[in-house]
Amino acid sequence: MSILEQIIARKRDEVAERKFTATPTELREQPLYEARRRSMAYAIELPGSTGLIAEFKRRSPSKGAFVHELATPGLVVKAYDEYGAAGISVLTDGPFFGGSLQDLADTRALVEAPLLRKDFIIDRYQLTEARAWGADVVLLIAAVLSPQQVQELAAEARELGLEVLLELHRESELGHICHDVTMVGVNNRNLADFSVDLDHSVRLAQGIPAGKIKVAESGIQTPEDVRYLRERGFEAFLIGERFMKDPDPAGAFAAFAGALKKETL
Ligand SMILES: O=P(O)(O)OC[C@@H](O)[C@@H](O)c1c[nH]c2ccccc12
Repeated sequence: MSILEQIIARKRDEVAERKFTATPTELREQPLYEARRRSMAYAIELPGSTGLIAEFKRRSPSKGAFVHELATPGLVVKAYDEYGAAGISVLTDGPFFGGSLQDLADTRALVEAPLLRKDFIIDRYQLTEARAWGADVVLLIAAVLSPQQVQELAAEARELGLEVLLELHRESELGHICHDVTMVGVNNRNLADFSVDLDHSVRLAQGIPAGKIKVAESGIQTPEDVRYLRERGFEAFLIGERFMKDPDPAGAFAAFAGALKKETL
């Protein structure tokens, strides 16, 4: 079984269990369910936006635990917000990434930026959950969903007031793009061997229809990488490891964003 298949198998069990712990009706009674939503698409397109979507993650299947495996969002996400992230991504998967929905809600309480719930969404229940725990955007991964599932989940997300970032890995997934998807991400990380290739984004981006915001995901290490991708049509850049592997993620983000702003002046 590939790592993605393992994650999804586990996720199915987890979702089935969660439905018993909190029914959709109970989720709708959580205070954050009615909170105001922010648009990440809008934040990305604001003139002068860094386009950076900075990620809080404790560990990953490819890299193991980061320095701050035990960190709380408080140590990291305020700097993401303060130094100009257009959005913040919070890993909420527990078994493989060490995250939780509590991390999402904690982040919501600390920052103004739009928040992405980064998880493996396979069921509409998880969309209700995303809203109840403070997300503005959800990730849908084409590799684990049929085009019809993407369409249904994206429509449901929109009805819940959530934006959708659709993640692609391969050209054959371009057909998953649909009306209710506002942002399309290309993952530079090959899921079979975890190798990273920025030009993978560049090649695939050519097939993304105009009108969708193009997001480059994974393996971005330097402000130069961002500039390279920006010149090739990307407006947003999802970056996690670069900051989370640093002993000082907040400082690393501040320096990165500062260097980027200087370049664009
Ligand atoms: O840490 P990186 O290489 O900067 O990558 C961030 C993000 O793209 C990566 O965490 C990611 C992209 N798609 C995902 C899907 C699920 C979990 C994680 C991810």
